[in-house]
Amino acid sequence: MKLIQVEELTKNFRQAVKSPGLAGAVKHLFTQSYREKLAVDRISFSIEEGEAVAYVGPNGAGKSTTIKMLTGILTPTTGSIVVDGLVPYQQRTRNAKTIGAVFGQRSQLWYDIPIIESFSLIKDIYEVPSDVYKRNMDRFTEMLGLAEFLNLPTRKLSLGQRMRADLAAALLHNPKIIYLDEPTIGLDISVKVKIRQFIKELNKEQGTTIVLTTHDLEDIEDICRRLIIIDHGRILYDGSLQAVKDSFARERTFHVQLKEEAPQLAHIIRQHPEMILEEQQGRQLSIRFDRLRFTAGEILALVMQYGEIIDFRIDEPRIEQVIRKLYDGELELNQQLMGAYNR
Ligand SMILES: Nc1ncnc2c1ncn2[C@@H]1O[C@H](COP(=O)(O)OP(=O)(O)OP(=O)(O)O)[C@@H](O)[C@H]1O
Repeated sequence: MKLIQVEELTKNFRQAVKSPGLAGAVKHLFTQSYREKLAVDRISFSIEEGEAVAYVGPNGAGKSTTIKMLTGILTPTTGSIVVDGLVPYQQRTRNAKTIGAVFGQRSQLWYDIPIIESFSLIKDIYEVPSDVYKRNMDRFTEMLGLAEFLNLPTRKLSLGQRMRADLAAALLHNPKIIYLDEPTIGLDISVKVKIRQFIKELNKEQGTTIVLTTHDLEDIEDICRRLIIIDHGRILYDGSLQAVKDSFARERTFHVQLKEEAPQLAHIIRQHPEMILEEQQGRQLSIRFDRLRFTAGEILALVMQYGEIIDFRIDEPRIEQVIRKLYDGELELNQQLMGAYNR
């Protein structure tokens, strides 16, 4: 079932233009001039119930503007949005019961009151039945390690604690969809891992639909199968993360540690037109190859001809490198790649 349906969605902002300096500010008071900024430009996509979708793009691409329209905070200039049968900006209150939202940069919790009391207020606002509230509180407390700070006010929490509390708060009413805008920004790696694990389980076990905006591409690899890339307000790519990896991340690096130095092996790889000896330090070698040209087994067999292997490892390129290239226009995406999700 399609839970989110977006068609030809556009948002045009009117931005005030000021000349620099005091004279410019005074002039602006009397003769204001504006320019149009097309933040989102005729985008269309749909999201099925239970999907986990990463919505990514460089700074200023139009991600937050899209999320704000999906959550009902902003009204589109043109186009349509339907979320679980509702038009978010027209039916904000009903839409709010279907969705949860976490904005990494700011908290929705009350600043001065203990977290547990914020939760209790949210329970009342969303009319969460007591048994559901208790079950969720028990689960979130355990999974997100909330117990140590439930009685502290938001202002006393570290960023990682605040983010965990915000996640729990956004989910107390069991929303069908959760929008996460930079949920791991500024967090140390152990908290990031905990939060990713939590989101993954939420998606898998509860079937909660996830729409994730992030600059941290490890979040994407961990949580999402589908990727929507937006730039200059237009969708560049909508399809599976794996398809992008398969097409653009073909290189593999075989790192091997030998029992003894093997100069002959190094020589053969250097001479080979389709392999690259990326590094050689004594008994350690790194060989780069195209996985469509060679299998890892073939590389292994070659190395074994010239030396005894103590240890080896094969690295894939990080999706981060691929996506940067997509942003920079160095990679071209074709329709075939996008096919799977665009029907
Ligand atoms: N309220 C607003 N008024 C005028 N222009 C805006 C407004 N909000 C966003 N914009 C402009 O719209 C464009 C898209 O902004 P948006 O915040 O959606 O980008 P983003 O992809 O979320 O970027 P980031 O990753 O930096 O958060 C930017 O050029 C931004 O300056």
